[in-house]
Amino acid sequence: MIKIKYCVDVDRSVLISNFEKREWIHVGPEDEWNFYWTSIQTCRCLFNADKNYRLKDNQIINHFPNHYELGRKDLLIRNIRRYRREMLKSGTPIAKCIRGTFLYLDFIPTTYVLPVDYHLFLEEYHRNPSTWIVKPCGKSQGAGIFLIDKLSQLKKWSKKKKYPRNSSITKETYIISRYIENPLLISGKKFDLRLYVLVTSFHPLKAYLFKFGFCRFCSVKYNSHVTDINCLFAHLTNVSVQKEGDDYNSIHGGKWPTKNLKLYLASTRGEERTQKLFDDISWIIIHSLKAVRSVMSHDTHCFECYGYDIIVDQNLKPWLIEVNSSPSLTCTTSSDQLLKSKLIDSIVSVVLPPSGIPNCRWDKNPSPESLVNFDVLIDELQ
Ligand SMILES: Nc1ncnc2c1ncn2[C@@H]1O[C@H](COP(=O)(O)OP(=O)(O)OP(=O)(O)O)[C@@H](O)[C@H]1O
Repeated sequence: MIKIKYCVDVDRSVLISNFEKREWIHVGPEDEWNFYWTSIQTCRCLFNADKNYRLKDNQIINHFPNHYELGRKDLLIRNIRRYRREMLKSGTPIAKCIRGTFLYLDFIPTTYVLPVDYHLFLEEYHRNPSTWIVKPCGKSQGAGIFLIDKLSQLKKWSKKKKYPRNSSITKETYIISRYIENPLLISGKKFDLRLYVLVTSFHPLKAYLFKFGFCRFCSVKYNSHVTDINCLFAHLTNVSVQKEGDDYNSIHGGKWPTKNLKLYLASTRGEERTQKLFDDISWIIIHSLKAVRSVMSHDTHCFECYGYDIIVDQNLKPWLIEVNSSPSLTCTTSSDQLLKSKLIDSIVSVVLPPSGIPNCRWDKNPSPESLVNFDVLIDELQ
């Protein structure tokens, strides 16, 4: 039996224990690997045009070369804006738009890229001030994020400079999004949903939703802090932020499986509304993927597991907050360990052909058994 040679350079434990269980052989990046689970930085180097590196048929890798079209905050916004324009032009009913608001494609909070869109943001701010959240595009885990409710807090960008629209990402590139002020609260606390989506191909689009996501709760009640925009423990659900707070619970890590959320919602809002919420979430994910499809690589060596962050508001409307191309595989609790181990195992089962050996020429039609932990979001060939 041929043994798969794997290479890995991120969050190792949950990955390595899975690969070892499969009796795969660990090799270095310079060796003849079949399966590479890499960081986005290494992936960027590997697919760098100057390197002229060609993958063989029996090599597969866990990122698409231009994963950032979905995973970078400013590009996600630009791709969704372009997708809406294209849909509107094509006259499809899902692009229905009334007084500038899309009825069905309004799933991302109004967002501008700073500094280039500063003046567009100003116009919107004067129409409807409210609270906004500012996030650096080049950082993650809540780093550098702050909330504003006055223009004076944005002094840095107010100088009348001209910025080229196509300037690339710098340390100074931010996005500013309308803050969702009415999140659904459970026991008075804000939470968001972390869901995992496996994409095995963008052409045709094949995407699967992992059945076991979770909610990440703030440790401080939202109600009393809603006016205190500086209390990040009430506003940002990132575990990396919450961990620093006095009220963080390291046993459950402020996490709840989505199964608990479904049960809670079914008992408080009814089965039908709960089902609609989860259908709407699937719909958002499918359209976010369709929004980037035209710019995504056709490379059949690639698959990708995206971490979707969704906030649900009090009307049970889901909002897409962010898509992570490299969702954390670090385990903060024992249930985390179980969930992430199951995630990796399920992904590997789907991306390997029945022969068990990576093959980029395989038609990527996984068996029903290998899809047991996923819901099919879209498979354009089926
Ligand atoms: N528009 C919004 N309205 C309300 N809350 C928001 C909004 N955008 C972000 N948040 C909160 O801020 C948190 C951090 O935002 P986001 O996930 O975009 O940043 P990040 O630093 O890139 O995090 P990650 O580590 O997940 O990549 C979210 O988990 C959410 O709780």
